[in-house]
Amino acid sequence: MTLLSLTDVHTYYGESHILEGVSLEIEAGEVVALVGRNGVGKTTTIRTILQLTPPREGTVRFKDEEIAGEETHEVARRGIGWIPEDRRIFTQLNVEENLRVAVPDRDALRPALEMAYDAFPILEERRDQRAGTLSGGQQQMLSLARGLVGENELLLVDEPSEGLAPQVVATVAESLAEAATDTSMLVVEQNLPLALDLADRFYVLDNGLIVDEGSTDEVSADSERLRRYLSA
Ligand SMILES: Nc1ncnc2c1ncn2[C@@H]1O[C@H](COP(=O)(O)OP(=O)(O)OP(=O)(O)O)[C@@H](O)[C@H]1O
Repeated sequence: MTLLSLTDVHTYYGESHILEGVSLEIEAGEVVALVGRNGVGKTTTIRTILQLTPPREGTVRFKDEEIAGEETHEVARRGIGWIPEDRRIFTQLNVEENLRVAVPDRDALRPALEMAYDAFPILEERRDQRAGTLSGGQQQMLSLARGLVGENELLLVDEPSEGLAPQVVATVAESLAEAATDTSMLVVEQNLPLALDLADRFYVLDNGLIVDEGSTDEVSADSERLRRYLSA
């Protein structure tokens, strides 16, 4: 079953034409990587799906229903979760309060917390600590944990490894791989080995257009096929 499909999507910021006819699909159960150099429109693609920046043309369908033009909270209620690049944790709340916000169903809270703390034991150690005082890596773990406990059918994950120490990147990659066993994902990621390892398929975005796509089995992280689109 096709979970998400974008067809000929055009998105603008004011007069700037950013997505110039993007089409892509995610099947249920799939992890799809969206790669491409800085500024080509990867985050804009995620914002377009969430209707934070609605497309001016084209269709965005989730489980065969048109969602273009919906309010973002309605899109979220359909089961589309977001792990944003800039983390957006509640800095004044403690770790556990941040997780609680993501799980409105009280019966689901206990197992959700167990799952989050199992994936990231450091968060359990710091459950009462104000999130704004965590290290960058710990904040990213909290942001990921919050996305993962949200019981979404599709997770949009923006640059999960950005700015993290290699050791933290490994933990993050592991928890994403674990989550991928029961959640479909669209992952924007500059770290090509991580992206290819995690994903079943990839799309390459360049200047607002999909210029290549395929199975991740077909390419390696150092393949010329991908590198030429990624170097500046
Ligand atoms: N709110 C905005 N208003 C105007 N232009 C924007 C806005 N946000 C992004 N842009 C521009 O849109 C283009 C695409 O940005 P986008 O963030 O989608 O790229 P990206 O591929 O995710 O790159 P990066 O890896 O740098 O985040 C860039 O030229 C950027 O400067």
